[in-house]
Amino acid sequence: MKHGEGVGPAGPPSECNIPAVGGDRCFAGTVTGVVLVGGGSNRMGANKALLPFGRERLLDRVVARVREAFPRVILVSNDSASYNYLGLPVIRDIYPGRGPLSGIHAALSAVATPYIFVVACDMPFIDPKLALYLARQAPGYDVVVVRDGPYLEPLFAVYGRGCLEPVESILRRGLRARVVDFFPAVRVKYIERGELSDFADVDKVFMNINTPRDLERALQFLE
Ligand SMILES: Nc1nc2c(ncn2[C@@H]2O[C@H](COP(=O)(O)OP(=O)(O)OP(=O)(O)O)[C@@H](O)[C@H]2O)c(=O)[nH]1
Repeated sequence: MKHGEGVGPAGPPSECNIPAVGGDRCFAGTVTGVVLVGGGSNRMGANKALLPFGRERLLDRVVARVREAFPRVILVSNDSASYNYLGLPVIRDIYPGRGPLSGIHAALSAVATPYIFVVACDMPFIDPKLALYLARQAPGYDVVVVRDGPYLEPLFAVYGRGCLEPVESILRRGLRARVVDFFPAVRVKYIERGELSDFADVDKVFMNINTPRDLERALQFLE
């Protein structure tokens, strides 16, 4: 798929006959689920997306959960051949080698929906209901992100089209930037982590896997 070509129609699907998650599948049609798979997995020493996690691969598990929330899902990676087996659109970074912000930029450039829900491929316990909950807060904001004191969860967050220009302006400057670096330039809705206790175990939900030790620990939480 070429960049800027669009992924799916711009608005909600005209017929909402897809089984509901939390009763708002039509709303979910305004959001494209985006799984970032463009990292180097250097700390893991092997492509972490394709590592076995229980009975499935880590990536397959994350994709299945994002699909429960949003009807359209894409991957962002510079190695489409490794992920074609999923049958999902795989788009490439426009600014390769710049980290997750580059993946967010590529996704915002490619989709036609007003919002994207972005998740890292290394978060095996994400909760589709929580993803939808964040997405529902998006109207009127450019970013919806969970905050825990000074810590943010930018790789389980919602981004609107208004992010594209500020993100692009950072990437054009040529440095590898943190995802949160453009937040001062946009309207950010912070969701306090403490308010999420209605959802599954929040400690588990945001767990991510970087090293073989992280993998070992996460597998202990697998039910
Ligand atoms: N599209 C895209 N995704 C990226 C890029 N860098 C990291 N990611 C993704 O962002 C998420 C978090 O990545 P990290 O764990 O910080 O980085 P990583 O490169 O995968 O791992 P390390 O090499 O160990 O730092 C993962 O889903 C990565 O696949 C990138 O340059 N482009």
